Amino acid sequence: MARTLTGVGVSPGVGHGPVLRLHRSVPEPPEGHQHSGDADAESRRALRALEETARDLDDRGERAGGHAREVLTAQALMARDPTLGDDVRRRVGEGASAARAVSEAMAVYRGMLATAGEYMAARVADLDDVRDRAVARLLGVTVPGVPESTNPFVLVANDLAPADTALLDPDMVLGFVTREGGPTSHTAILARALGLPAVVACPGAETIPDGASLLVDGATGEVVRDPRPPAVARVRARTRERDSVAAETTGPGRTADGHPVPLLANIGGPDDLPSALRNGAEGVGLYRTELLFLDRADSPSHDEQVAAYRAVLEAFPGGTVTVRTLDAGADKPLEFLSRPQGAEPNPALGLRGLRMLRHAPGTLAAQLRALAEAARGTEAELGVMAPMVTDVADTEWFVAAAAEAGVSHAGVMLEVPAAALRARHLAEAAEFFSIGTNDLTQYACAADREISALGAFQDPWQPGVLDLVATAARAATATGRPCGVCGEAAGDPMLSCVLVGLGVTSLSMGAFALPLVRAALARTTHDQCREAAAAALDARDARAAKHAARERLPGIASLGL
Ligand SMILES: C=C(OP(=O)(O)O)C(=O)O
Ligand SMILES: [Mg+2]
Repeated sequence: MARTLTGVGVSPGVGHGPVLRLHRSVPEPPEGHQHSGDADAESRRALRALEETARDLDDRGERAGGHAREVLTAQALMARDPTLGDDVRRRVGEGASAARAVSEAMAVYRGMLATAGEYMAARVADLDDVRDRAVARLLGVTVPGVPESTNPFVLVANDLAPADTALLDPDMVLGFVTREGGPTSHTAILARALGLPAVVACPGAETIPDGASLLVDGATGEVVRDPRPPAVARVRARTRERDSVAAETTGPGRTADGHPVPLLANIGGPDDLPSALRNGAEGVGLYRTELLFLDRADSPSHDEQVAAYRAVLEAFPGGTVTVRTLDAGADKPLEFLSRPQGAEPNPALGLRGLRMLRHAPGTLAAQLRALAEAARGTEAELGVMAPMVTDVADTEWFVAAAAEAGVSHAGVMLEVPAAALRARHLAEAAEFFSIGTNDLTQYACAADREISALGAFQDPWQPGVLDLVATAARAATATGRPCGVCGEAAGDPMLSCVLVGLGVTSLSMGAFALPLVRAALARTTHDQCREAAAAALDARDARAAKHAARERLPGIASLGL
């Protein structure tokens, strides 16, 4: 009998076929596993396995290219980390076998990552994969990976490492489902890049056996086990219809009655431009610049920064490009930013975003100067915005720093509830706002973005979050400031209509989400958006808010959503 599981759809499209599970069957070397006596030889063996693992990851990166190469190179760096190497040597010196030493040293590293905030915690799967690959080499068992098959299949896994995702053959893999993972994990990002239907954070995925027939809808997050043929046909028809309707809607974002809503792309660097342009982005609403700074010992040079920013500005002549200054912190640590001593027990509430930059004003000034130079001579309008702004003092400080560096168009992200509530005062200094619904939801509901057990609270449909968006948008309207949304909420077609109804003036999202949002707006009048927004605000919980909005957005139904 058909059974439906629900996860988070992170890459749209439908896949249907037999399941092949990814088995990570590398045995853990038992506690107390000792080597036979030659510690030097055993250390060399351990370090050789780590180096071979790193080389294999480098090779995979070369073959996969693009963003996958960056991810796999970062994994190779983990395997080559000198601190890890020293720890392994020490453990072997105390008698542990090479396999046991690697496993134990990785466990220490893992513990540090898991508690070091959202960005680093999301790298735990990457690290586990490095450990399994190295330990498998040392034990002489098969290195884990995607199973070989001559027939197309739906891949089901607890979690997928980037090394696996990067090399998935889109002709063989019909889609994938994972028990763990989130929309911001590398795996989700790579799935979108490969165009594979994908659902992550799907409780129950661990119960799906090899060989089961599975239907995966990467847009709705629905996973149906043993679906009957009419159900498969229905979902396929719905997807075809949705894709063709979305493809028919082109041009700048606007509601059915012509109210303009610029549709912008969220990017991490110039590599994301082809997809943004292909999907009709009118500009960039969020350029996450920290990707340029991650995994390196020094800040990128002035020239390197100018080149990365200019490439993006030149892609949008006449459009706007909003660049977020470095969003670093304990969750995304940068080696060259000095940090006060002592770990932060709650990094999401710590020294991150603008707070970190206020401790490193030179880094911010250098970035702003590079941005000012990058914009010179291009036809795009550059805007800069600061992450994690809390109050008027933060806002004034940032806007002054931007002006000093020669950037006149400066705004702030609204992702701290206090800032959203006081937007009318922040508007005295900020020229524009961009609501980061990912963090705003995390902080409004006091629910860490990375803890999947808190999923129900991490929902931007929570009326408490919608209240904050409404307050901020009202303040922006009253003070004549544009107010966009650049969190994941902007890419949800139904919620995008609600956001417009709340007074949001532009929407910025992962490029893959642009066609459906464009189509949803084009089928909805501005009044319907307002009615849906009012109904959602009136609802008592997230589920009711969604239901109430859907009832007032008939155009969405024609998209099969
Ligand atoms: C867009 C946002 O920023 P990030 O996801 O990079 O924290 C947000 O918080 O909504
Ligand atoms: Mg944020």
